[in-house]
Amino acid sequence: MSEQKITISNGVLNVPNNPTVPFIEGDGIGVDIWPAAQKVLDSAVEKAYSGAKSIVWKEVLAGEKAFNQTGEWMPAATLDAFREYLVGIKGPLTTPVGGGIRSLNVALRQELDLYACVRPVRWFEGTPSPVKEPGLTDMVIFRENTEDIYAGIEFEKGTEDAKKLNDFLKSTFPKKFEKVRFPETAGYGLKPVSEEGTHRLVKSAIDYAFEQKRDSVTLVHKGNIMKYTEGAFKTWGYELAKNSYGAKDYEGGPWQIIEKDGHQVIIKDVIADAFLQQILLRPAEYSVIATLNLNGDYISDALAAIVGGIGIAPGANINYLSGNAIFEATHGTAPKYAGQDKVNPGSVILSGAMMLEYFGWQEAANLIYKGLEASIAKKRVTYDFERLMDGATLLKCSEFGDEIVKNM
Ligand SMILES: NC(=O)C1=CN([C@@H]2O[C@H](COP(=O)(O)OP(=O)(O)OC[C@H]3O[C@@H](n4cnc5c(N)ncnc54)[C@H](OP(=O)(O)O)[C@@H]3O)[C@@H](O)[C@H]2O)C=CC1
Ligand SMILES: O=C(O)CCC(=O)C(=O)O
Ligand SMILES: [Mg+2]
Repeated sequence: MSEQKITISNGVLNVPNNPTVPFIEGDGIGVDIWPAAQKVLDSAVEKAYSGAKSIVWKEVLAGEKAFNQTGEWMPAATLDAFREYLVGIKGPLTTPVGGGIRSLNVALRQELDLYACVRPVRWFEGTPSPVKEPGLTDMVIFRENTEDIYAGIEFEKGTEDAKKLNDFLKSTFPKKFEKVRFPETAGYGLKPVSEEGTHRLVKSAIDYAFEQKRDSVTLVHKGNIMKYTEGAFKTWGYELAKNSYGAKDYEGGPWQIIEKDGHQVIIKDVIADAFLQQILLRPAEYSVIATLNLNGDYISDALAAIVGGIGIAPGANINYLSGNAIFEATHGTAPKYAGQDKVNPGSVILSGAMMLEYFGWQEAANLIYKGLEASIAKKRVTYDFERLMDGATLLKCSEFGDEIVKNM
């Protein structure tokens, strides 16, 4: 049988019945969670469509496995495959702290211009939580995925480049240079945030809110301090709402309201530190979140903790224009657990369910949600949930995957 590829035409994804889908196994716990996830995804598709549809998996290399086999961390063939097959999925990849290679995860997002990092945060009944009413937390984060401090424009203390930057600041912006407390020993990072980058991200959040009949989009920023990056993000977000969606002032502004096809979406904003306390105190007031790259990173893990932790926090990196998408868990490689068949495969499984929804294979995705909910209800779970639940049965990573399949 010849290979079937996902394509896009006029903004609509065409998914054949047997699409080839590239996957990266991932470093660390990738060896544990990926096989469990693949089994769950294949079982859900088989059960939903009785063999009429299936995924043809194509392994592509990145990270330690790639380096060991090819001497490269991110072989060009891997990027080519994600371009060619349009949609893929990946396990986590290691990024050293303080030196060494830059993040391969970030590189993939930037190379393929996957500008929206979409991370839904919902509570599955019975999941252990540190808050009294976890069901009130139901948010979808749209994190800008290509700009901000993640652009990686950094200058290491004491290097020629850092000295050049110091000289440039001193001669061109002397007043600003005076604010550098210890210039000789300062490292620097640049934070590019653009109008186009903000518009496309906020647009995807607003469009999602209308598609999913959600009632608000909140712009989360630290614009009081970083006026021309985070503050501009807020301003450009509101401008987009007005200029592209005909938003009107809500209760005198600055909040906006958009009315379309009988549905209303409020566009509002909140400063990031206040938001981090409000997600604990008043979570029901937030639905779709549009934010910058670094805020989105922090917010993802903080929100995940409320509904069960990063063992069950899925995500997608999407370019809504090209159709390119790579689905991946919010968590990392959790190296201390690597190869122990121990951790929760829930995040990558739910990322896979998001991928099936992206294909339009909702029936298969629903089977995964059903299987997961039933496994949690039966208290047959991995260590992260078991340690917080009374009377639960401890399952291995692979056993939890099998349990989901059994309960579909
Ligand atoms: N997209 C990606 O590929 C990402 C990669 N990374 C990279 O991963 C590496 C490790 O990062 P680190 O900061 O330790 O963060 P991790 O997300 O890898 O792990 C932090 C902690 O989260 C919990 N955890 C993570 N995954 C699971 C799971 N599947 N099931 C249950 N619990 C889980 C564990 O908590 P506990 O100890 O309480 O059991 C773990 O110790 C770094 O190199 C980092 O750069 C990080 C984030 C995303
Ligand atoms: O790339 C990394 O190592 C970290 C990425 C990350 O934390 C995230 O995407 O949430
Ligand atoms: Mg993160």
